[in-house]
Amino acid sequence: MTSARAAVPTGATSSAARAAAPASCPDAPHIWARGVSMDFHVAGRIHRVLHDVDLQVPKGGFVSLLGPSGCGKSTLLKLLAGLLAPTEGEVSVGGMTPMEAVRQRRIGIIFQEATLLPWKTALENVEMLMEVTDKRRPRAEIRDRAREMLRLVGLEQAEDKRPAQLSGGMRQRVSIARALALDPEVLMMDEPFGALDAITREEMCDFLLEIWERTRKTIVFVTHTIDEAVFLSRNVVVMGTNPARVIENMPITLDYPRNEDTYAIPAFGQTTAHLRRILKEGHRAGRSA
Ligand SMILES: Nc1ncnc2c1ncn2[C@@H]1O[C@H](COP(=O)(O)OP(=O)(O)OP(=O)(O)O)[C@@H](O)[C@H]1O
Repeated sequence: MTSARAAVPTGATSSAARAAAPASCPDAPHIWARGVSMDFHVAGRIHRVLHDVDLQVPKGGFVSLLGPSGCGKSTLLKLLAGLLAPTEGEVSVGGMTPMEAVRQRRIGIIFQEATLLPWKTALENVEMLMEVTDKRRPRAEIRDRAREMLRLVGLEQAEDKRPAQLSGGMRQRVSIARALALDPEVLMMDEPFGALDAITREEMCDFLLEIWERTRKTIVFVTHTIDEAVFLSRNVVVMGTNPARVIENMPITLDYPRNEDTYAIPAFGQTTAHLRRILKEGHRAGRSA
């Protein structure tokens, strides 16, 4: 198994390649980060969390950021989603800054916890962002759109249920419906299935691939679970620690649609074994840095 750096248009690039301006090229990646570093100030000291990260995600791509706990995956996702500004480097989403992309509702963000309002029903939770972001939109249109999104995530029977009456997987489906209701171009997902049991997690992965195949959103997905990253993604970007950087970008060549048989394909096992090795090497290098 070889590194994807030379073979695919996503992932780490050399500093020479950085001279080209992706935004001006017709085949520009949908999302890119160039030379991104991030420092946090902790107790009067500078803590460098990300160092010189380059990343490219094509339109309609599914890229997972894979790395050990605490390596900086969420920080990178927050930079791509406009929730943080980098200390150094640049980020672009659809040819604009992430903050502008958020303002134009091009980015939907899904966190590990579904963050639903407990006193609202599933339907009202899905309506919520539409109501807040477009106050002039007719009420009936918002309701129709929310119902359509609940149908898309298979929860049309649960529209009157409150979050406490839903399982963890169902709550996450509601939060995905809420994000999709605004029809963003990009979904940024930060360990969205991390709090779920193993079987529900696999079901949610099947479900997410169905949604992706139907909607063709560009998805950036954070996980520290190798199987999950391989099962879902077109590309897995492996991050090393201390400070976090991209150590490999691997195209996953398994055919879509993927389903439970995918886990039994020899190439699936070979790919996960390769990624496990790289992660361990990156972890060892980070410890001795
Ligand atoms: N706002 C902040 N201020 C200071 N340090 C921070 C801040 N946010 C993150 N960090 C630090 O940055 C490092 C990376 O954190 P991050 O949450 O990005 O890692 P992660 O790979 O997503 O971890 P996990 O998989 O456990 O969620 C950690 O050491 C964390 O303590």
